[in-house]
Amino acid sequence: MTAHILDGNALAKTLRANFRQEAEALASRGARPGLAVILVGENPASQVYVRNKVNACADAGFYSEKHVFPGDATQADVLAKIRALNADPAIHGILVQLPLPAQFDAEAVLDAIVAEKDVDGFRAENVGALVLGLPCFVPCTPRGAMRLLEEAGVDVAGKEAVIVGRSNIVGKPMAMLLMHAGATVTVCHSRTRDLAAHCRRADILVAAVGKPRFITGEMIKPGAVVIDVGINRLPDGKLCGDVDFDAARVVAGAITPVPGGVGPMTIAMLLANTLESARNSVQNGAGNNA
Ligand SMILES: Nc1nc2c(c(=O)[nH]1)N[C@@H](CN(C=O)c1ccc(C(=O)N[C@@H](CCC(=O)O)C(=O)O)cc1)CN2
Repeated sequence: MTAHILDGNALAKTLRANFRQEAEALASRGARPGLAVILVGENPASQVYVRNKVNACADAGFYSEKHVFPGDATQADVLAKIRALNADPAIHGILVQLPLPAQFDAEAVLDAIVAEKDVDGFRAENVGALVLGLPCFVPCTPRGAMRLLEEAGVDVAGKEAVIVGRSNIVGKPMAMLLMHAGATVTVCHSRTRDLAAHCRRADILVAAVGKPRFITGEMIKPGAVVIDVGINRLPDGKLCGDVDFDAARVVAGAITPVPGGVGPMTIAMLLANTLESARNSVQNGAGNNA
C-alpha cells in the first residue's frame, strides 16, 4: 500500500479561487487587499518566489507592489521603503523576502514592519501572540502545513508530532501550532541524539532541515503522516524535499510531495493573511479607498 498524497497544488488552487470573491467584497468596501513585496539581491530562488507571490495576488484580485533593491543596497534604503509602506493605506501586508544579503540585520529589517502589516508573522509581537494562542498572523508555511493536515482529516489531538528543524520560520511556529492542536510535540535539531529513534515515534513527522532526502524510509513509523517542508534544488535542476519520497511513500500513511505539497500552500496562506489584514483595516475604519 502506498501513502495518500496530500496535494498542496489542488488545495491552494481551491483556496485562491475563494480569496478572489472575498477580495472583491472587500474592494467594494474600500479595502482591496494590497501586498507589498520587497526583494533585495539576485537570489534566483527568491526571484521565483517573489514572482509567484505577485502573480498569485493578480489571480486573486489583490493589489500588489514589488520593490526590488540591488544586492549592495544599504539597510537604510530598505528601512526607508518599509516606513513608507507602513504609512500607505493601500498596503495591508508587507513582506521582505528571505534570505537577505549578509550585510543586513534581518531581525532589524523585519522589526521595522508594523505588526498590523506583518503578514509573514515574523515580528516578535506576532510570535508572542502565537505562543500565547492569541489572534495573530501565523507564518505562512506552518499555517499551510496545518491546513493540509486539516484537509486530510488528520486528528492531531493526542498524536506524537516530531519536527526536525528549529527555524524561526518553520520549526518553532509549527511546534506551537501542533501543540495548540493537542499534539505532544518534540522538536529535533542538529544536536539531537538518535534522531532516527525520535522520528520513528512520530505519528506526524515534519521535516524542515533543508537537506535533500535526509529523512529515510527507515526513520518513518508505518502509517505516519509526513509533512515535507524542504525544497532542495539538485545538481540536475530537479527539486526534492527533505524526505526520501520514494522510500517514504511505501511506509507512510500520508505524505506531502515536493514540489506540489507545502510550497504552494505557503503562497496561499500569504494571501489568506493579507486578506485578514485588509478585513482588519475595514473593521478598524481604515480602508484604502480602492
Ligand atoms: N519572507 C519570507 N521569505 C521566505 C519564506 C516566507 O514564508 N517568507 N519562505 C521561503 C520561500 N517561500 C516563500 O517565500 C516559498 C518557497 C517555495 C514555494 C513553492 O511554491 N514551491 C514550489 C516549487 C517552486 C519552484 O519551482 O521552485 C513547490 O514546492 O511546489 C513558495 C514559497 C523562504 N523565504
